[in-house]
Amino acid sequence: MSGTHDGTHDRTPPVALAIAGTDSGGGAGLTADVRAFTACGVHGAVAVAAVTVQNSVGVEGFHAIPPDVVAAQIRTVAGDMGVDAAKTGMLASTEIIEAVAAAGDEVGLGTRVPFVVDPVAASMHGHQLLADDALDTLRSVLIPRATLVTPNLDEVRLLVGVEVVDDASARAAARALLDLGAGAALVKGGHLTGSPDVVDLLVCADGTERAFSSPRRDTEHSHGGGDSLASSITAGLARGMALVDAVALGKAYITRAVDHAYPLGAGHGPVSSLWSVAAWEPGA
Ligand SMILES: Nc1ncnc2c1ncn2[C@@H]1O[C@H](COP(=O)(O)OP(=O)(O)OP(=O)(O)O)[C@@H](O)[C@H]1O
Ligand SMILES: Cc1ncc(COP(=O)(O)O)c(N)n1
Repeated sequence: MSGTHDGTHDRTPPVALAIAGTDSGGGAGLTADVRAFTACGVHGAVAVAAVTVQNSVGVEGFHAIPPDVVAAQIRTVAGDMGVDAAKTGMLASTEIIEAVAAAGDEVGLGTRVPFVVDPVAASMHGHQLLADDALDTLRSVLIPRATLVTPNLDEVRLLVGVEVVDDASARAAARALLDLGAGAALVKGGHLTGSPDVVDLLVCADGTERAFSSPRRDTEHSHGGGDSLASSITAGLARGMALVDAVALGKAYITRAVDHAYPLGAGHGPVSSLWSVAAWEPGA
């Protein structure tokens, strides 16, 4: 466990690091990541890779952070407080992915430190968040370093060219992701709207396979769902859980967060972690 205990404060929690983009609307990206970290009992640190101009309706544009600044954020956090697990989200460009891989190697992401790669390519509104030429870099540079990769079905299609329509094709997609060098793949079934249950299939390089199923909720409000799932899994890993247990924690977290999602703005509202916040009164 990271950090120190000086006897005057609560016990220092594990540290999880999110390397991703901001969402000015507070629904997805780093805001969702830090909410999930807090709700799952870990301290959230952030390396900002991009700033998006975004609300519930869509993404109007983004500014990518210089790659050396992204790398420096990773190094400075790891060098001081230590990192117990890390995850990536929106990384915007080839140059940022390469900088994250290089700084990640220095601090042990994917070797000593569990490393979850959420290969974010677009927002749920269909706005592109990753340069076209960066897909190859994601495939050849980042996924081979991943303890776990967590694509949705669009990202599966882009990364390995598999059209997921059922369990067999989800398994084939996961195996293709393992062939790229990931330690495990979680193929998320949120976009398979025909089925009454949402099934996320975990396949690990050691042969372990588990399907995580929950009833499909009929809601427009699932903004930030993918980020929240990957971050809650990362929190479990930071707490020292085995991968299968961390994914079970993540699935339990996202299921509650979807159940408590709320409308916000004119578009898609966010999944929510507010159920996890204790009622709190000033002076109490
Ligand atoms: N309608 C739903 N009801 C219940 N759970 C859902 C629903 N949609 C998604 N989920 C959960 O949310 C997680 C994210 O799934 P999804 O396949 O939508 O990924 P994503 O596209 O990356 O997410 P998003 O675009 O919403 O951020 C899944 O693991 C799934 O368990
Ligand atoms: C900064 C950032 N990161 C990730 C997403 C994907 O989330 P969603 O698919 O819910 O739009 C996003 N919209 N913005």
